[in-house]
Amino acid sequence: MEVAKLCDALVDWLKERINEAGARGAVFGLSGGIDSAVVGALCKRAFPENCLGLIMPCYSNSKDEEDAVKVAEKFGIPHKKIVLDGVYDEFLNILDKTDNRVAVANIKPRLRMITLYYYATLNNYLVVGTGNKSELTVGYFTKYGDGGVDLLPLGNLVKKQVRELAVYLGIPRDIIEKPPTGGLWEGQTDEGEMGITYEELDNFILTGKARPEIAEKIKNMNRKSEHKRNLPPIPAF
Ligand SMILES: Nc1ncnc2c1ncn2[C@@H]1O[C@H](COP(=O)(O)OP(=O)(O)OC[C@H]2O[C@@H]([n+]3cccc(C(=O)O)c3)[C@H](O)[C@@H]2O)[C@@H](O)[C@H]1O
Ligand SMILES: Nc1ncnc2c1ncn2[C@@H]1O[C@H](COP(=O)(O)OP(=O)(O)OP(=O)(O)O)[C@@H](O)[C@H]1O
Repeated sequence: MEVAKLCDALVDWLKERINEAGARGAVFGLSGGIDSAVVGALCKRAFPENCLGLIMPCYSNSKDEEDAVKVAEKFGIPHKKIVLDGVYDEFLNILDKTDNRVAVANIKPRLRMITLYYYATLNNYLVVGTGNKSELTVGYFTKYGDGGVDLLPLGNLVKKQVRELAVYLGIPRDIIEKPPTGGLWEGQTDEGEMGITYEELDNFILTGKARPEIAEKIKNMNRKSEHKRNLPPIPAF
């Protein structure tokens, strides 16, 4: 679909889903990255008065926070900053110590999920997630963390299509061009951790073509993350 039409269709889709839920608007996390900038700009178009971007640093990079504010100000998105460092520390203090980096890092998106649902309930908003088809395909998100949301407007778009939409929406160039990172630990990048590039992943999703070892890797990640895209299994008896 042509990008202007896609943008209008996504804005309509958000309005329809939120209205049919009997809700008044949208709340979302603004990280300073491209995906949440696009979601913020779409939600602002759908619900100009009733949208809320939460900036939730949790030992996050200060440049990302500046970028999140820059997006909120550029698009006139009502926003609020909630610092999660203290609650994250307190939480780690009451848990058994571990050197399992992923177990610890996943606490951050899960604290953000709790915060988003708090403001969703206060305002009668839905939580709008930022996951795209590339991340969803390989399960590159935290279950019930950034995956714990009500709507996924970018869920049928690969990363490359999100970039096209970002250019159309006027997201600042430097935000579009930043290397994607979950920001869960120092030096983390999506491509480094996944071991595949978005270009390879997007091409495989769109055309089914990739070098055999890449295709195998993507299929394997997709199989292993099936549980993240489904509701919990329930016995049939
Ligand atoms: N077959 C199965 N059936 C049902 N449940 C199953 C399961 N296998 C695991 N599980 C459950 O799932 C858990 C593992 O899933 P999860 O807790 O999500 O953990 P996991 O997938 O290991 O970690 C999340 C990954 O997403 C990345 N991430 C997170 C947040 C944002 C971004 C980003 O850049 O946007 C990336 C993060 O860096 C990490 O690589 C297991 O502990 C278990 O409880
Ligand atoms: N510091 C933060 N403040 C607010 N929300 C955040 C923050 N970090 C992550 N999020 C939320 O979690 C989502 C997943 O974030 P993550 O940083 O892991 O990477 P991403 O999928 O590349 O998204 P983005 O391009 O928006 O950064 C973000 O899009 C945002 O909605």
